[in-house]
Amino acid sequence: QEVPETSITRFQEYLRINTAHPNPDYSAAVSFLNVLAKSIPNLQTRTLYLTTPQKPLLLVTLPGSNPSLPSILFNSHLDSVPAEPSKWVHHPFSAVKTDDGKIFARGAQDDKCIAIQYLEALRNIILKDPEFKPVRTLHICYVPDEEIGGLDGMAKFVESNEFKQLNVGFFLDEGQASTTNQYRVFYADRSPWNLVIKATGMPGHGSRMFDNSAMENLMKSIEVVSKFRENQFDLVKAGVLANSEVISANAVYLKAGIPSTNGNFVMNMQPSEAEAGFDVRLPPTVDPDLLKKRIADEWAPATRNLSYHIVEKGPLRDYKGRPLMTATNDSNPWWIVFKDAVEACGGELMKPEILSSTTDARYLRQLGIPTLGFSPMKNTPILLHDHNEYLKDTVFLEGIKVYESIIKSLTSFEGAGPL
Ligand SMILES: CSCC[C@H](NC=O)C(=O)O
Ligand SMILES: [Zn+2]
Ligand SMILES: [Zn+2]
Repeated sequence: QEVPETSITRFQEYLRINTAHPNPDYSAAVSFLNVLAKSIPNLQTRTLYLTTPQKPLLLVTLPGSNPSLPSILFNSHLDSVPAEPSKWVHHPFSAVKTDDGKIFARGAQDDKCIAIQYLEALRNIILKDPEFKPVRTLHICYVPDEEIGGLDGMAKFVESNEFKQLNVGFFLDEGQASTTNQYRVFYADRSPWNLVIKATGMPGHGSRMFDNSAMENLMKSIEVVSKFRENQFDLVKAGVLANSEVISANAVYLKAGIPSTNGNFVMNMQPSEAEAGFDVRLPPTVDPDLLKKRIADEWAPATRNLSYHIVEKGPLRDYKGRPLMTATNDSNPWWIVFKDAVEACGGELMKPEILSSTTDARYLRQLGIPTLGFSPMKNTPILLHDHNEYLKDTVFLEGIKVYESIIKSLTSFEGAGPL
């Protein structure tokens, strides 16, 4: 395989590999990244298969001169969310670059930009100084399945012997675009719960009025959840808390009714069962037991013939029982090194935030490893998971410079991490 000519064409080429769910072409992505990494002197690569042959994980390594020091690990997930081509102005896997420099593709922001930027930064550093040898070892992992929860990806990887041997001291994962001139940085994610509330009740003729139908019970439950949601959202609207600092509870499906032909429903029967699904997100600062109690007592009380089921999608606390948050103050020397490195190349950082959604970072924070979420995109609309996702060439190129600075600083830092 030939390596395309410029950073931009390499980015476009990677974007053209369709790694969108439900059928991500992971092997094409890994083979492309492998060739790219191998085209840079001194980089070593390994492909791991932690589950099936369809779900490879690529590990790229630049060995440091002091292998006894904990290493640095950068992450980029290989997969993307689906895209509906008919809703896009340019095909989502064409990676078209328009005259004003916008590169359109699913994954342009989330998170194929960082996948290439890591390697381009290393290419620039090593080509400028062929003798460049970091003190600490730097690894990059390219993992499958982040968008669907990471169970066959990062969750498996952190459990593996290969991971333990890396002795990771600091982890850098994806962040989100910033609409201002300052980059955003994230010290925590919200944790997702899938909540299913089921109602049972009295069946009967569609014409009858009676108490305690399944539909009535479910709708009362939805009213209570909606009220809670409104109160949380009011805090956001009033500017008291950020979106990512409140508990969100959004209804994502409703399932009820007695099926008839052609996807229609029987109209003159009140069903005896009804169900609703909610995407719930918890900031690390909230007590999950309090929310569980609220769900049991108020959202789905058994006295109203309601039952519920919570699936916790990942950990809420680290191995010591602490909330999954990385310190962004003097107690965490990695934070200082990171921040200084961004500022040294002229970048500015916003106040560190909690991420509204959820990334693979939670699996590293669970192990107590200092972890930041960062994607160097500024003056850029937030288009992850949206139609017409794009990134400007100039923003992409500036991000490479930022990583050059970060890589040099992190890999030459010889101090100890937080205890
Ligand atoms: C249930 S874990 C899913 C992770 C996913 N990540 C990106 O969007 C998210 O929904 O936030
Ligand atoms: Zn992502
Ligand atoms: Zn995503």
